[in-house]
Amino acid sequence: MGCGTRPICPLQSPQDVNGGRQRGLRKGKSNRRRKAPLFCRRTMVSPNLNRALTNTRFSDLNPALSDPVLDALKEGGFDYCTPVQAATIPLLCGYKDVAVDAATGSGETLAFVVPLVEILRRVSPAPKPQQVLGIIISPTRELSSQIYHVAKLFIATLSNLKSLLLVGGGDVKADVKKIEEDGANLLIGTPSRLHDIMERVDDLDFRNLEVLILDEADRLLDMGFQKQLNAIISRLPKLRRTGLFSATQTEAVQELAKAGLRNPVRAEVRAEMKSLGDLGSSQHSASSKTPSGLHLEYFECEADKKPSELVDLLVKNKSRKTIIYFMTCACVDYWGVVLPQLSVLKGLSLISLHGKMKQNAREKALAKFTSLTSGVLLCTDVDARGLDILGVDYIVQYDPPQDPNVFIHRVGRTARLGRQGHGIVFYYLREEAYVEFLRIRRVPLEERKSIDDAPDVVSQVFVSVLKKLNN
Ligand SMILES: Nc1ncnc2c1ncn2[C@@H]1O[C@H](COP(=O)(O)OP(=O)(O)OP(=O)(O)O)[C@@H](O)[C@H]1O
Repeated sequence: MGCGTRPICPLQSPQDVNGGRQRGLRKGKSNRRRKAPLFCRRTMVSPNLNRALTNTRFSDLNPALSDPVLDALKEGGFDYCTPVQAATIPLLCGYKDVAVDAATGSGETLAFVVPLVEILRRVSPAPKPQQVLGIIISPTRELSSQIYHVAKLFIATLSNLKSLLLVGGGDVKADVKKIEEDGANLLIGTPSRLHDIMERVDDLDFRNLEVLILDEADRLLDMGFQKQLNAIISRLPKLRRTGLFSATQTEAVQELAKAGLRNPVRAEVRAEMKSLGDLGSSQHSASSKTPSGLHLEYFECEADKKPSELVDLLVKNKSRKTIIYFMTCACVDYWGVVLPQLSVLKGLSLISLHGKMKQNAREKALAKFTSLTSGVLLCTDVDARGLDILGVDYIVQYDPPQDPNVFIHRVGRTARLGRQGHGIVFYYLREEAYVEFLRIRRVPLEERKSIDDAPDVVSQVFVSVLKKLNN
């Protein structure tokens, strides 16, 4: 990528966590119980969580953050920076482009929202309604919406600045009308809708754009948005700051960094890897692609036993908040019909989510799952990346993904920011190479020895499918 790598600040030690002051607790008005936004969880800081934080307070950063941004951080319950925040915020605020490679759940959203807002605070005079000063691009509607909700707290510190969420699923003409009537200075959205809007609204003026953020850059490229990204970037001034965030580095991401960033500083943040006895020494690496609080297992299973093993797993983990990943939307629909009919799963909340559902059904499903303390989300990779869902503690990959990067993003929905979490991937006999492949990619897995004899539910599954077909 042709850029220097920035050393990342040391993590806060457990002594710091438990000693004297209890760090990170909200004081004064920020102790008020706030209505939790859809995707964002605010909790008291636990020692576990604290291990994911550095000793650097937001108020210690150099260049210094403005008082309103510091107040907003306090209000949100954020006192100490995560490593990626401590590394990235000063760089962006100090007029550097950054290419960030960080483990999932490490706090990347604030790592770009805070400097972006800080930079926009410095803009004077106030922008005209159609002058776009900042753009945040992310691959999915859900992720853009989540970023928009997180950013709101900070955008509120900017008077006279309009922000707009631009994602598919709604009427594009309504977005156009909104821009024409109210203006839009900060755009947060998916590449297709952003590009569409840029084509439709001639009056939007990008000449003074200050910051471009590309979040989940690898996913943006995997999903085939290269063309839209190129078209968007070609409309933007070269003298801007760009932040590129990606939990996995691919050649395509590096190409994008070359094309879109100017002399970027590269910030890499990795979790320390747990030592696993059975890891071959050649694969043993000092850092892992996955969070350190994540316990990952693989489970070798014959094809005809897989449904029974899945049901058994769900029965045994009824009190957990679980996400199950399937290969296709049709698989989600199938299991979304079958599982609720099994008597052993009675009382368990089972929610389906995939990309072929209507937008409002997607939003409802996600909001419902977010609000639960235990339950199961059946989904495809529409939810593999970026989403910060309240309290997920178990990730089941019923269908393993081909791409190890997808694996990393899926399991990243749990064990976020120093918390604990579990993941299991099912695979068929003679697929051991898959596990080896993941280990080489710095994903540590342990074998789960055959769970006792799972009761056979296959016949019940057939009955429930037939029942459904006959209705
Ligand atoms: N400095 C902080 N102090 C306390 N909590 C934080 C801090 N920064 C982020 N968090 C919380 O950590 C969680 C993960 O943050 P975020 O969603 O930004 O991670 P991410 O790196 O973008 O993850 P992914 O790679 O999966 O997209 C969120 O619930 C967020 O509110």
